[in-house]
Amino acid sequence: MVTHALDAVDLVKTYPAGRKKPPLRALDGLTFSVPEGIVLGLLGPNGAGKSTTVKILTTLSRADSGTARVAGHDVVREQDQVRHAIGFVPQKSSSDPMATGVENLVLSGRIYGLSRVNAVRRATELLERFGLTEFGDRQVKTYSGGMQRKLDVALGLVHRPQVLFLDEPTTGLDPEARADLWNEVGRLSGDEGLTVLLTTHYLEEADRLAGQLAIVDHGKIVAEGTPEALKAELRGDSVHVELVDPDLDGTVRALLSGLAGVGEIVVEGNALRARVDRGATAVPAVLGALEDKAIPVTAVTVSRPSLDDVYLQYTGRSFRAVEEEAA
Ligand SMILES: Nc1ncnc2c1ncn2[C@@H]1O[C@H](COP(=O)(O)OP(=O)(O)OP(=O)(O)O)[C@@H](O)[C@H]1O
Repeated sequence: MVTHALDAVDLVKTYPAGRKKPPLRALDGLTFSVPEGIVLGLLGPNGAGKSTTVKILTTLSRADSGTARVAGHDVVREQDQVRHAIGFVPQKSSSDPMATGVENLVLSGRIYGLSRVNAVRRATELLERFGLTEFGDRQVKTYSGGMQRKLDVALGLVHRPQVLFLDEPTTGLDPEARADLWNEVGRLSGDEGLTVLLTTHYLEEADRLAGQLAIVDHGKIVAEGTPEALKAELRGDSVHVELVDPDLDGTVRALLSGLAGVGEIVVEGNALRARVDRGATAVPAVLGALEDKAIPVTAVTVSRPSLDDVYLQYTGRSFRAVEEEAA
């Protein structure tokens, strides 16, 4: 039998939306489960309900209805057990910038009830684990963004939790530091068997890290599976057309939607994306139609469906477009 490290069943959470307005339904019957040792990527645009879900699972907030278990413990009735079983790395760093890496880790260990000797031992172990040993005695304010993030993750692991929550862990990191952290998270679940719940806005991050993916939209899980399985479920290809003149997007949309085998079309600035039955036959047809109307294009490319196409399929909206709207 598969043991689930996380189980959320029919979670509903509403927030007051102001006078005379109906309450805002942040979670609307959210259900998912995660087997032990897996990285679950909770992917969704701003306001989808990711942070609310994390708050409920980490006992920081209570659902209006529904149930959730973390490491086998009920998040309402067994809060203390849940808190000991989890590590939580919030979006905003919880380390003290004026203290050194070692001091931060030792303090955290002491808060979790470790003796001074054990807290120092654990701090040394974690600094080594994250390649921070030589920086352990430096104040955290002197760390790079990537080093601070690694220390944050180390702080979440001091008490050897079974489940680690990472709330948008790589936001604001440069590509190199992001790739470095991805490797660390991969090792945590792969070599050390930790279950990780990761929330992210980044499709690439979800694709790269998540063994299992849950796409959240309007407080519900709209699709669940491995990134590969979700992409494989979509038949056909994705054709991308980059226009020279963004004002012609309406004309191009009408033109393409008249072609056989061309499905949903999404416009993002001067780029159009269409799902097609077969890329090999659609590209010449698309280029021919554009040439007939003398519409200049910068590029036409064809690719296998991406997670953005998966998102579009299940929500009717492009993930990137939704993100831009919210920005
Ligand atoms: N304390 C609160 N009071 C009122 N509304 C809230 C509160 N917290 C969240 N919301 C609303 O609930 C919805 C879900 O928010 P939530 O923060 O869970 O989304 P999210 O997917 O984590 O978004 P983000 O990626 O921006 O963090 C949003 O519409 C948000 O405005």
